Amino acid sequence: MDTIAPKIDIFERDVTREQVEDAIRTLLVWVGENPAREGLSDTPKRVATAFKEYCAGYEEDPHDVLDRTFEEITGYRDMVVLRHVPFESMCEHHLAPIIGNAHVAYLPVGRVVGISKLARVVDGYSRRLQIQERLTVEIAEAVDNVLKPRGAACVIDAEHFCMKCRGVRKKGSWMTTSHLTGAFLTDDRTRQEFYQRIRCDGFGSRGL
Ligand SMILES: Nc1nc2c(ncn2[C@@H]2O[C@H](COP(=O)(O)OP(=O)(O)OP(=O)(O)O)[C@@H](O)[C@H]2O)c(=O)[nH]1
Ligand SMILES: [Zn+2]
Repeated sequence: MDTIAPKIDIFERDVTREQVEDAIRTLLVWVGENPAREGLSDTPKRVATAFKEYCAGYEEDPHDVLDRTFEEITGYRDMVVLRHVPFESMCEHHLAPIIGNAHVAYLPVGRVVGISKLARVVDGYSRRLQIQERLTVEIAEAVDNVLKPRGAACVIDAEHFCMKCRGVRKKGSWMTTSHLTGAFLTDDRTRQEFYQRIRCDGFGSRGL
């Protein structure tokens, strides 16, 4: 079977802003609008700017923010948990918002990271086109890879607007995903303590 060549080289980075704004104008016509009317005349410009903001994560490597660590921790080796980090992401299938909370944890070995950096990692990966499973894995693996802890964990609760506002139209359904490494995976007590700390027993924690 012949392969159909994509019209746009996905690795091409030299797309102009004008091309993006033209694409938005085309979308406006497609939905039945007049892109020339006053209220919409600046919309392509705004949407182009907004998409750069939604997808700002592509401009950074979240591993970098974990580089600065502190070693004067007088032997602290218990679990560090940052609960309820709110995030906004975008579903790669429909370009619709994914809005939720991430809970991130690790078991430090000899050093800790500034706590805001865990939230920055969540931001760096969520401000991209995502599926929730990949977002969850990327956050936990970044912590695991850079800090080399005894284990890392990420749980995410999120609402998918592609499910809420279109298609199956299910309001109030939340998706929970988790990715665990090291002791979180192999040690039942560690895992239970983590879920207890985020008050999530695997059935969602958004009620906190
Ligand atoms: N597993 C997973 N699925 C997602 C996520 N975001 C969106 N989806 C789903 O991706 C699927 C895409 O399915 P398709 O059948 O290709 O697209 P569709 O016809 O628009 O599907 P509907 O949403 O059921 O109307 C849908 O079931 C979405 O609910 C995510 O983060 N994780
Ligand atoms: Zn979607």
